[in-house]
Amino acid sequence: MIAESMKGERRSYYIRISAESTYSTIAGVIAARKILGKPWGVLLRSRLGAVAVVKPSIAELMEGFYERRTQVIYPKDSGLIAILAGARPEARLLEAGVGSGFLTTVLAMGLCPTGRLIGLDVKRENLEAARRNLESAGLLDCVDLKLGDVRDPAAVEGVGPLDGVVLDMPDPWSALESLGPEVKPSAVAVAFVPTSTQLEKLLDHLPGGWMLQGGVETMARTINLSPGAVRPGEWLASFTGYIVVLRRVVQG
Ligand SMILES: C[S@@+](CC[C@H](N)C(=O)[O-])C[C@H]1O[C@@H](n2cnc3c(N)ncnc32)[C@H](O)[C@@H]1O
Repeated sequence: MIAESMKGERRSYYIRISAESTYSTIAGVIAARKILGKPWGVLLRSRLGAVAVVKPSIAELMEGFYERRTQVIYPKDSGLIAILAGARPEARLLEAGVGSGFLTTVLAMGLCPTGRLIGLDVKRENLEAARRNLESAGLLDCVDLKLGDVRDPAAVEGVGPLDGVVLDMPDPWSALESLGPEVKPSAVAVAFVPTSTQLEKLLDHLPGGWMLQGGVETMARTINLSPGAVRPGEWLASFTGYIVVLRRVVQG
């Protein structure tokens, strides 16, 4: 629900509706019985403003309803990673580790229905949570979730030829050697690392057949949209991690 108070303040609420409940919002209290049976998008007047009942977007599903078993990648980073990795309907990508499936979701949005994502993780329980999350978003069909260590050549043998790889794991440099033969020349590897120590290790341990292309970090800030007082908002997501782009290269 999106509530708007008479003062023009807005806030989103993520709710699973149950028949007898009431929900407190900045626009007053809304009873479930006023919502049930109404179509998505209905705007309801309340005592202190109005409430719109909207279907959650994929970003809102992740924010409000996904299970979190691990640190996750947020839309400010995952959207960019998906573009950099080339997540489009004709691509075949590999992702390690899948974790809670937040980044997997955004990659699948670009790949489905005709592309393919092979998602690897060493922890079965993380893969299971990711599977439930992807299923709730309707994005499981183009994703193969596999238990395995991406550093083990036997675990990745035959997954290629890959158009790109995405690495969100503690030691991405260790995955590049085993993945090399499965990745098409010129294809991209995108690594996300939250610390400078990991970034330096990635630079120091780059195996042959890979070339560093560049790195970027992202920041996102809300905008205060109050009438007469439009200005930068108080909420700022500053540093979350470094995004590093590498290319698969072959000797000429
Ligand atoms: C930070 S979490 C990934 C979060 C995920 N990107 C998301 O947005 O939900 C890191 C994951 O990497 C997995 N992992 C660690 N080492 C791995 C390896 N060698 N091969 C595959 N997965 C690995 C961990 O089990 C963990 O689930």
